[in-house]
Amino acid sequence: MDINLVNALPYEDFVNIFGNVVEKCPIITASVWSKRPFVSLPALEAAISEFIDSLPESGKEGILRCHPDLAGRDLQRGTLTLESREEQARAGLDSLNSAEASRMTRLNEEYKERFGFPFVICARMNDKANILRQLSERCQNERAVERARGIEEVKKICRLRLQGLVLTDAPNKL
Ligand SMILES: NC(=O)NC1=NC(=O)NC1=O
Repeated sequence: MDINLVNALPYEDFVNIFGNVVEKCPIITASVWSKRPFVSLPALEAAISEFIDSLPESGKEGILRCHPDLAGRDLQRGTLTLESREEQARAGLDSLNSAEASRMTRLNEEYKERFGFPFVICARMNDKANILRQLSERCQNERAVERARGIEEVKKICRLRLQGLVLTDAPNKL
């Protein structure tokens, strides 16, 4: 699907296709629709990024809270979104051994306890060993640092999800 097709989409189709490029935050997609036509995919990505950057700290933390834990309850219960399930599986998070799983659970809880939002990382750009290492290291950061870092990761996840929808002939969800 090329950018001209994207620009021609009625609102409902636009949100149906792009509504989860930021996990469980269709409001972002609903908002940037009014910025069309987009000259390119990067321009659509930039509009999403600008919306996120314009949010107050509480809004940014809200976006982070919309993300499922890595190898968490949603993965165990099979209630992850399609995108998250694919991303987490690709990083090997659906095949942790018991020691890795309990370490991930403990560190995720410790992180959430400290910051009030979950640890977010772009799973497709990392493997399980690196994710565990980053989770352990980032637990030591300050809240403001982690809020910014988590939003950076959200933007990476969004970029990869957008590319998967626009650059390839990904079957439309229409
Ligand atoms: N907490 C998270 O980082 N979740 C996720 N990162 C991804 O790349 N996909 C997810 O579901």
